Amino acid sequence: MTPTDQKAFPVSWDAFHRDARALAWRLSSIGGFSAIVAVTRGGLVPAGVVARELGIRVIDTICVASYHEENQRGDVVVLKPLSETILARPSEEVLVIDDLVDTGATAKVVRALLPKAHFATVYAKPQGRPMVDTFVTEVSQDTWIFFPWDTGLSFQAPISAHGA
Ligand SMILES: O=P(O)(O)OC[C@H]1O[C@H](OP(=O)(O)OP(=O)(O)O)[C@H](O)[C@@H]1O
Ligand SMILES: Nc1nc2[nH]cnc2c(=O)[nH]1
Ligand SMILES: [Mg+2]
Repeated sequence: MTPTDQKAFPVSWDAFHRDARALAWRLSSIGGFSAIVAVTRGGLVPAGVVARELGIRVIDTICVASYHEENQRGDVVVLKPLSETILARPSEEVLVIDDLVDTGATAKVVRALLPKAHFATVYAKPQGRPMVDTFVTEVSQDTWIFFPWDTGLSFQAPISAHGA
């Protein structure tokens, strides 16, 4: 699905920071993490918040891009692999962070590279939820989450103008 044919779930910077902190609280009760992998690009911001809260200073990226065909999620391609620093440590100690899981396609690719790592997202949709170990808020599959880094203030038509 694309942003335009779904329910909108806009997230402000404040709300995102609060939800990312809530994720950090949940992860802190699990513990045992010594490194974070941020799934770019959406995972970069929550990874920074979680790293600060948990006192983790070893942070790597896995850089992925996904290609869409006719509203379907296509192949997920790894543009930059994990670093040796991450691969050399016990993967149970690695915390993988992304902003959300939708179909689970991105999580599936990353999990295949780090099967024992803990995969955490701020938001989850039902289809991708089984791929995530810890998340904060679930939204319906037909909802599009609008992140603060993708949006700005603009006029909103009243609900009554949308038609029945
Ligand atoms: O569960 P999935 O269906 O794979 O969708 C979730 C992924 O989609 C978004 O990333 P996107 O590929 O749009 O790129 P970005 O992180 O660079 O914005 C989001 O940040 C997740 O990584
Ligand atoms: N911003 C954003 N990116 C996505 N990628 C897959 N699903 C979503 C979503 O709901 N919002
Ligand atoms: Mg992403």
